[in-house]
Parts: sequence; C-alpha cells; structure tokens
Amino acid sequence: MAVGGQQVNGVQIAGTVTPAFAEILTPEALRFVAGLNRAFAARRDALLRQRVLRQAELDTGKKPDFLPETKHIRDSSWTIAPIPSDLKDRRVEITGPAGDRKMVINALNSGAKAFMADLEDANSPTWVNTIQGQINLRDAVNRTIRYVSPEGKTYALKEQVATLIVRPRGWHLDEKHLLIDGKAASGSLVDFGLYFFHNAKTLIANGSGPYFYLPKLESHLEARLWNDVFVWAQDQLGIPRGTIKATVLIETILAAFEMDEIIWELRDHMAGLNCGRWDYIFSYIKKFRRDPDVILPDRSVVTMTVPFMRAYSLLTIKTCHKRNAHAMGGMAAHIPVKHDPAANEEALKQVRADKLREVRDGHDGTWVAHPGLVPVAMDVFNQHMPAPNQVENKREDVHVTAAELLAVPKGPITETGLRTNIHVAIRYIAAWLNGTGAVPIFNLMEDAATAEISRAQVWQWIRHPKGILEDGRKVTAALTEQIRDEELEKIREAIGREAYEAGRFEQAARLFTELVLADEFVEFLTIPGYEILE
Ligand SMILES: CC(=O)SCCNC(=O)CCNC(=O)[C@H](O)C(C)(C)COP(=O)(O)OP(=O)(O)OC[C@H]1O[C@@H](n2cnc3c(N)ncnc32)[C@H](O)[C@@H]1OP(=O)(O)O
Ligand SMILES: O=CC(=O)O
Ligand SMILES: [Mg+2]
Repeated sequence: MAVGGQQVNGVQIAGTVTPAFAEILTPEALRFVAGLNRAFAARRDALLRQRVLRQAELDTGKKPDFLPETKHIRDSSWTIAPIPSDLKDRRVEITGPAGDRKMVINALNSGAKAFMADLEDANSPTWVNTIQGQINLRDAVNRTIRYVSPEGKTYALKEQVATLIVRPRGWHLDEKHLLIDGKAASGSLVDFGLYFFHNAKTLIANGSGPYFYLPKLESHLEARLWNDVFVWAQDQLGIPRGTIKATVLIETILAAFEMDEIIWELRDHMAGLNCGRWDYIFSYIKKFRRDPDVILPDRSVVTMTVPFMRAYSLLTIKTCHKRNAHAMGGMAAHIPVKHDPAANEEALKQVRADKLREVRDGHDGTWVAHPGLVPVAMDVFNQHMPAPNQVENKREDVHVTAAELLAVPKGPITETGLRTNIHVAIRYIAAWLNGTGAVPIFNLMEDAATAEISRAQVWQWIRHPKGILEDGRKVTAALTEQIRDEELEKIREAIGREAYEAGRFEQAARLFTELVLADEFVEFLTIPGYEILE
C-alpha cells in the first residue's frame, strides 16, 4: 500500500486522497485527529489489554458480578445532565451505513425521530466507505446532500429530517490508512474526530448537537475514556463541555454489570443506553467460550424473551430511568419481504410484537433497519407511549440478579441452525470484503454483529461436548467443512458463476474456516477481515 506524503507532522495517509477526500482530510482535521490519538491511544491500548486479562479470568470459571468497589455509585442518588430537546423523543430510530449516500438521505427522510449513521456493525470499514461516510455526514449536516441514482432518480433532504446520531467504530478497531507517528490510528478516534471536527459547530448553530452512539464497551473505564475524549475535543474547539451527548450500547455481557457506572462516567454527556441485542448474544458466547456449562441453542431461538435477554433488557430500563436517561430498545432483524405478501405480513407481525414488548416494558424508543418498518414501530410507540418518553416509569418492581443475567438459554441445536450459521457467515463476510456491511439474507438484516453470532456458534459447537445436533450427530470440523462446501455450491448455483467469482465467496469461506477451526477464539471477525480489506 502506498503511503502518501506527510501533510501534517507525524501523520501519513496510506490511502487514496481524491479532491473530495481532501476536503475531509484537511491539515487542520488531521492535526485534530492526531492530537486525539496522541492523547488517548496509550489508554485505549491499555484498556484493550485489560480485556485480555479479564478473559483469562473468565476462562478460569470466574463469573462476572456487580463490582463491589463501585457499590456507592449504584446505591447513591444522582441523575444525568439534562437531555437536549431534539433527543427527548426518540421513539423510533432508523439505522444504516454512513457510507451509503442514498441510504443516508432515505434514513433522514424516513419519518423516524433519529437516524443512527453507522460506522460500526453496518459499515464495512474500507477507506472509501470511511471517508465517503464522513463526506455524507458533512453534507447531511449542511443539508446539501444529494444523490442521483443510476436510473436518474434524484434524492435530496425533505424539510423535516431525523436527528442525526453517529456511531464510530469500537475501541478494538484500527484505521490502517491513517498512521500517526508510524502507528495505525484508532478507528474510534478517527471516526469521532473527523465528524466532530467538521460538524460540531454547524450542528450547534442548527439547534442540534454532536450526538454519538458508543459501541461494544466492556467496562465503565472504557466509558471514562470516551468521556475524557469528549472533554478534550470540546476544549480544543472551544465548545462548552457537556454539549456532546452519547448513547452507550449495552451489547457486551460485562457492560451489563456496569450500567450505572457507565452512566456515571458519562453523566455530563449521557443521553441513554441501548440494548444492542445481537452483539450482546455474541459477547455471551465469546466470554463464556471455555465454560462447560454454557452452550447456546440455534440462533433463531435465542430471542429477547429468553430469560437472560429479558433480564438484561429490564435492567437496562430500570437503570436508565433511575438516572433520567433514555433506555432504547434494539433491532428486530426482520425486514420487509418483497414479492411475498404473506411472508411480508409475518415479518411485520414479528417486528410489531418485538416493539410492543419493548414499549410495554418501558423502553423509550426502538430501532428499525428499514424505512418500511418506521410506521410499524411508530404506531406501536404512539399507541403505548403518549409522552415523548417514559423515563418517569421507574420500574422499581424490577429486580435483576447476576444469576438471571447469566442464565443459560435452553433449546435444540439443529442441522438447519448449523447450516444457516455457515451460510450466513460466509455470505456476510463475502459482502463485507466487497465493501457492504449490511445485507439481507433469508429476509433478515445481517450485519457484523449477527454474523459474529453465526461464526461464534459454529466455533463453540465444534468444541463443546454438548455441541450435538438434535439427530445425535456431533458438530465437528469435518461436518462443518462438508456443509461449508455444500452451501458454497448452493450459492454458486443460485447466483451464477460470474457473480460467484466476483463475490469473494471463496475468500470469505477461507476466513470463515480459519475462524471456526482456530484453537484460540478470534475476538472479532473484523480484525483478521480488516487485514485483507481495502
Ligand atoms: C446489530 C445492529 O447493529 S443493527 C444496526 C446496524 N444495521 C443496519 O443499520 C442495517 C440497516 N439496514 C440496511 O442496511 C438495509 O435495510 C438492508 C441491507 C438490510 C436491506 O437493504 P436493501 O436490500 O437495499 O433494501 P430494499 O431493497 O428493501 O430497500 C428499499 C429502499 O429502502 C431504502 N433503505 C433500506 N434500508 C434502509 C435504511 N436502513 N436506511 C435508509 N434507507 C433504507 C433503500 O435505499 C431503498 O431505497 P430506494 O427505494 O430509494 O431505492
Ligand atoms: O448494535 C447493535 C447490536 O444489536 O449489536
Ligand atoms: Mg452491535
């Protein structure tokens, strides 16, 4: 990879810089991002090392619990700083990859209250997607964003648009195309830094603000790091502290034990927590991968109503409302089904049921993956949540124990479940390697989080003595490889040889095989994936 000339002391760009990209990668913006990295990269690295130590502890059989040293935070009475008016009613939020210009416009126009523009689960972090994502966001903030489709249809913003919230990459991901003092920058700090630098002042002038979703946190110390990043960034640009507002995804099993502490660390910048259900399931498999008592059934039966997921969602609501923060629900994976009215009605029914459970439990809003689902979710929340939110519903009746958060779900492991996991993981990885981070597969939305569940289950089922199919067959490496080859053949037959060759399925299958056969569990599929991503 060619390394570009130094525009800014100590900063090298190892990716293409078109004239449009240069408007984002200005010397001032690069100095800002370099400053962020110099100030915080060492702490980020130390926290990532902490994750490894914590895993080693879990591998010995030590169960997570609420922290004794922060009991005073959980037990004392305090609330977060006031929430800005355009984040008070978040009943329906749509999500989508920031790098897809048409989708950004469609999402902002969708009628949802907010749009989470994603640089994480739904975005394949190619250099082009990363910087095009920043261009799209800048143009959205300036309200100049336009798109003309290959068919000639023009897209532009309506008068009334959703509030923009941006999700930068998690702490584990690097940005290899930006080297700061010779080292790859933190993906989180690049995404946050470029967006904040270019847009914070315009957002504030427009009556909104720099709002973020923070993904994949594993502890309150990681939240403290984000808070310090926010303070530093606001001070640098002369923006009052507390202007940034963040919603933290509770999407790791360890974070579920530190919700109060996470809110506390970010109390001046806090908007709420969100139940990132898909990464949460992935994290549960990953963290307890060496625990002989933990094995999950087919992905399709690990729903929000199984006891450990229900406990987590109710605890999120109670914890948020105690602190006047919003408790956002999560993403139902069903999306509208084209050309099959009965299947479409069934998908909408599933989404409706999911949203109904969320609003009745006390969630203040929810996520949808597709504009066609905005009215469905909106109807449910409008019917059951007359006020802008329900933070006054304190849910003091809810009492969730550590054992309930950890309860292992029961259910069968089937050949269909194994086959679907293998098929979905390979197709998703192939799309991701080709630059698309969210795809419809079998009428479900698949992104990095859902694909992680699929490959993690296969890894676990191969190794776990109880990784046995309903029909009595043990899940083995040989069976996995046999099904992998059968599924690859099905994909080839379905899409034709040419599309198959262009689709990187063989490369995806190789990565998938490495992931599921590796003795050591690979923390995120996107880490080895990123080594071969452009
Ligand atoms: C676990 C988690 O992290 S969840 C959050 C992260 N995941 C996501 O954000 C996924 C978001 N959803 C998507 O990316 C898409 O809906 C997909 C990939 C699942 C399906 O996309 P498509 O196959 O393009 O859907 P479809 O063909 O039905 O799209 C119809 C129209 O809706 C638009 N659309 C679909 N999804 C979205 C969306 N999320 N935001 C905005 N517009 C959208 C399309 O751009 C298209 O617009 P057009 O009619 O103007 O051409
Ligand atoms: O980010 C959301 C999730 O479910 O994972
Ligand atoms: Mg996630």
